[in-house]
Amino acid sequence: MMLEIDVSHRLGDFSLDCAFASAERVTGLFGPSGAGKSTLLRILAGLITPARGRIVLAGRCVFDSERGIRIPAHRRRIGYVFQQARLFAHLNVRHNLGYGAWFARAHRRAADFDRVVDMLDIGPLLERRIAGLSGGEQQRIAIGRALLSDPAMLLLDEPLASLDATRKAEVLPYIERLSQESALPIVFVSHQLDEMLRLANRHVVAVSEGRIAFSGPTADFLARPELLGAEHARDAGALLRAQVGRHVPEHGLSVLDCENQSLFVPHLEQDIASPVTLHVRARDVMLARERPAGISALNVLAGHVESVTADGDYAVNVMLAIGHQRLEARVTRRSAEALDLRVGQLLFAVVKSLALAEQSWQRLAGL
Ligand SMILES: Nc1ncnc2c1ncn2[C@@H]1O[C@H](COP(=O)(O)OP(=O)(O)OP(=O)(O)O)[C@@H](O)[C@H]1O
Repeated sequence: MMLEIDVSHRLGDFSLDCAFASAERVTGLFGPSGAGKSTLLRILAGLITPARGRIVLAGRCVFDSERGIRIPAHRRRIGYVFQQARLFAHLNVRHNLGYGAWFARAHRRAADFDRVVDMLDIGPLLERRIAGLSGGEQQRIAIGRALLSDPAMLLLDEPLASLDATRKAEVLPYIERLSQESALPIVFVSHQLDEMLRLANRHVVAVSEGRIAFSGPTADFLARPELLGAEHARDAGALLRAQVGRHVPEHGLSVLDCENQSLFVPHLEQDIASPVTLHVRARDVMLARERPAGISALNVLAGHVESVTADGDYAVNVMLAIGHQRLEARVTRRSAEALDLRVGQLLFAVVKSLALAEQSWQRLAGL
């Protein structure tokens, strides 16, 4: 396990009672403001000692109240990035980064410095003063500093929350690169669904009022609107994993291979065979009993009905098995009756290309 936690703690009127385990390298902590996400991170980092419990980080037990194990924060080798960069304003970038490396005295290596500087593209900023940097640049330096402290685990507490949309788009690819290229276990906190799907696309833990409402595969999490909160409930649906099959530049399209079926999407930069993960909202999927012909939508996926669940008075959620993956459609009860749905039945799911594009899916590509 990368991460195992079972803790109880009380802070004033707020009580935290959380247990979950994640075997994935990147774990997302999702939940509304005040749910207890930051408190959980502080407990992981050793900044708060819980009243009871047990914590295992990257295979190492750092806290066990029954066995009297209590590894202090500075010996947990945690890299922590906060909402605000919290850099030393009187030092330049190089010295701010050096502070992280100094902290890791025994492990300091020039090669690490060059690798981190290169990965975060901060070479041109090294001699600049902190005050003159944009929020996005500062956050990249904060991430670099955390990495250079030679951490065994990286905790990212809403690292994009204080940035405007432009800055966010500037920093996100670096965090994405970090989550893909480094071998470091990462816990990423956010209350934004798009960030969560992009960075923690395998394991999500949903926190609600100091409790764990869900811990498991991101695809399962995304199928449960009640976990997504009012702001994101309409985005409930599926994550489909596909590969870039070919590009069709004359039409501005790329063709993806998903379970031996084709999906057409606006042109992607990725090379042939690159993995791509798509977020398909259940409300953007239509169902047909026969393969539709003569329609403008390009994307039709054949699948078998796995389950049919009533959702309120007028809607029905239909889960289709598409090869080894699942795609959910949310249709009206009237349509479901007209389709005479039965488990095991072959259906055709129509996903409008434009519906995919609307989901800012260049950003989702390459997950
Ligand atoms: N030292 C403290 N004393 C009393 N209550 C506290 C203390 N620290 C945090 N809390 C309360 O604990 C709850 C959880 O706070 P926490 O910061 O962990 O939430 P969060 O999910 O990280 O929220 P956000 O997304 O806004 O950062 C809040 O109700 C907060 O007011």
